[in-house]
Amino acid sequence: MATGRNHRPATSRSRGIPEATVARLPLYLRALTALSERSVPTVSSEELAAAAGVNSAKLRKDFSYLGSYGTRGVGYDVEYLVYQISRELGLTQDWPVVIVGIGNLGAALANYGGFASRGFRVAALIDADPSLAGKPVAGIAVQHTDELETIISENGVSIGVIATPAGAAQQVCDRLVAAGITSILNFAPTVLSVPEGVDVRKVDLSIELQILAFHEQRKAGEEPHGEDEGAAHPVAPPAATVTKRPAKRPESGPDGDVPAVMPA
Ligand SMILES: NC(=O)c1ccc[n+]([C@@H]2O[C@H](COP(=O)([O-])OP(=O)(O)OC[C@H]3O[C@@H](n4cnc5c(N)ncnc54)[C@H](O)[C@@H]3O)[C@@H](O)[C@H]2O)c1
Repeated sequence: MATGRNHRPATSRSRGIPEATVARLPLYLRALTALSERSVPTVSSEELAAAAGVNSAKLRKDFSYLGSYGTRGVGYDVEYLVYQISRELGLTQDWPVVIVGIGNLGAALANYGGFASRGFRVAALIDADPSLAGKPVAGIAVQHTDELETIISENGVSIGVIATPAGAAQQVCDRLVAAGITSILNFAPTVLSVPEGVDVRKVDLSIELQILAFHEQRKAGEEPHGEDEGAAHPVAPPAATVTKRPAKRPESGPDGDVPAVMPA
């Protein structure tokens, strides 16, 4: 991760919040939302840290970037923290999203209710297969790729999801970017090149499985290891990877200490 290379934390563009903190905010939000649904009014940093799978000192440090310090003996106000984190993540506004490639994965994503409940409205579904055009998926008619640019400008879309085969992904990415998309969630198993100012996050479940396979192999084959080694992997490995921003940049590989970004 950039932290190692620069010897200072990579920070998000707004208000200097470290990227690693930004990547943990969705974990806190998921835990807080569950508390809110149970009408729990306050939560201690220890309880919330345990629910989010994060170290409590790290949580307190993360919340200090939001200007949230909690009340001694009482803890954090759940509803207010939900609001603060949602606002910080930009979830208090509507984000129209397009999904390109409506096959098995694209259709499953379109049907995923968790997007809408978090402020991500699926504005359009796009596919190159003419036989899919007009067919409803999750109640939305699939549109042909010929209309991609028009769809994006008419819906004010800034986030594109790529669920095409790997071979088509770069070309789809280039069209999305040319049409004004500045954030891409890429599910295709390929490295995308994007210009400066465009953020790409990559989700690859097979990489997660390979990491689990590595740990399974270690657990099965090795002698018991000491505390240091055990502590080297205290948190689940990343489900998504972050892209840094060189001038014309390829995607980065898995980013060691960035946790999952898409709460399930
Ligand atoms: N990241 C993950 O964890 C993960 C998991 C499953 C699948 N995948 C990847 O997701 C992608 C989709 O998988 P799938 O099983 O849904 O495949 P699929 O073959 O069922 O669907 C792909 C769809 O993309 C469309 N398509 C092809 N070229 C296109 C283009 N240029 N523009 C727009 N649409 C185009 C096809 O018509 C098809 O409908 C693959 O790259 C696959 O490897 C990733």
